[in-house]
Amino acid sequence: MPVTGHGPCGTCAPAPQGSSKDTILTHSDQPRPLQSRASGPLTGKVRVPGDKSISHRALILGALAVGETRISGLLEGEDVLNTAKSMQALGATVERTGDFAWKVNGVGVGGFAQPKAALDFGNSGTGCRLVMGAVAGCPISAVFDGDASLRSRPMRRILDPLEKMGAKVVSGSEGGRLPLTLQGARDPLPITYKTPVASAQIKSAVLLAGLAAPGTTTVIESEASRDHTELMLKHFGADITSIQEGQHGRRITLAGQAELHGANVVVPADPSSAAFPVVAALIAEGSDVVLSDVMTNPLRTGLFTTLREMGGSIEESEVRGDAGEPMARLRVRASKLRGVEVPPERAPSMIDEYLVLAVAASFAEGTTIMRGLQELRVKESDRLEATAAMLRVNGVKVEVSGDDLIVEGRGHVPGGGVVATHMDHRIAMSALVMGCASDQPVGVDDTAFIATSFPDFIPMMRSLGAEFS
Ligand SMILES: O=C(O)C1=C[C@@H](OP(=O)(O)O)[C@@H](O)[C@H](O)C1
Ligand SMILES: C=C(OP(=O)(O)O)C(=O)O
Repeated sequence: MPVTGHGPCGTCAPAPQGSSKDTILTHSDQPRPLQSRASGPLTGKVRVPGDKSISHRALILGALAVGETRISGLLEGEDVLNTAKSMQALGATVERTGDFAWKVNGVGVGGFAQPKAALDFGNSGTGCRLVMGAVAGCPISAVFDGDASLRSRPMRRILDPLEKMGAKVVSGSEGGRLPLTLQGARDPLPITYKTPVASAQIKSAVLLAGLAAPGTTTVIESEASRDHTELMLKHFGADITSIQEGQHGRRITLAGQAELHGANVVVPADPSSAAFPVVAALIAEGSDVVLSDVMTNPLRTGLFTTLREMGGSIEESEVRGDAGEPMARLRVRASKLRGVEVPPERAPSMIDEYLVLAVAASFAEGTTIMRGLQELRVKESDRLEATAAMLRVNGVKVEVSGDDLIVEGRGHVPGGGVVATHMDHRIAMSALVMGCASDQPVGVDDTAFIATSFPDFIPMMRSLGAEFS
């Protein structure tokens, strides 16, 4: 079976430019609103879908490898399906062989073919930016595009290092925004690049371009970001090392003109998706929920560390690992939470989890201060403002101070608001989690974007006892 699946490519409403704040941006014909109300305890055992970061990388490295890659547990969400389609458009053979089981036959490093049509990454920053890196090392040009949310996100941070490596932006919108045409380098140059912000997407784009360059490509980060690309490159046979740099940073060195060999990848459950049932279980009195195979890579578990500091009961067992990625079973029990201060250096390890942490903080007693959140402003939406708005409309006292988010927890949340999701899956899921324990129901204006990262979120939460209607 070739790459199939619903996906934003064909189903997106035309991307509105400069959309008004009052317009609901959705990729379905009609927005799909939903309401969440307190249901009593959540109980049961679930496995959330495969990790999104690892799923993208498995498809991309599979496409750049020689031979066959078998992936099990792939996240079949729209973001990842768009990456699968782009790998196929670039010449790899990508097939779904069963539930969450995929097979990729790659073209080899530097071997991508000129795609016949624009590559549409829908809502996905990761897919778009990593594939830009992979294309930059090939002598082809490709048009990169996405939905209104992705079109508003900064791409200069990726294009700057790729241009230093010899790639060129042939045509594009102002400020390096999508849509743009990237011409890859015939003879890519290895570089040493210090990332301006802690971003695994920037780091990965440079490393993927560096695969095709002669000599050594080095990336220096002053704050370590998730290291899935490094771990998976090693698993596919690349010569790559990562050493500590300064107090929190890393220096990653990759030997270029690498030959990657197809490999088997088992995708663990996504901790960023697990975050939603975890927080729901902590705040809904009497809950007791078990999540299996959750990835526990320390560069992804800042949320669990923080929730434990707040008094959350999250027990880890059955710890094991695959291809360098550890995973564990988590048992989460409802807990009385207290406010804490989250240090800025923890941000890269929980960058996608602040929205749902803000929900937990709203149910805590006391103030939670989350510092250093500037990167939240350039995600699927401005998550700093959108998170504050989600809390405010539900009666929680919250302040955005510079790049910090300050939540005044009062042990309960009034609720009663309708949350604007701004084409952002994590806002929709966070708001629905809030409603699992708030005094009055919480509504969201559109749940369509949940399908980008967690297609079964609604039925899975219902299976635990959540009342969504
Ligand atoms: O590399 C990745 O898989 C990701 C990196 C992060 O983005 P940044 O690199 O912009 O921090 C994160 O927010 C995103 O959801 C996934
Ligand atoms: C930021 C996210 O993803 P991306 O950057 O891939 O759109 C996310 O999933 O929260």
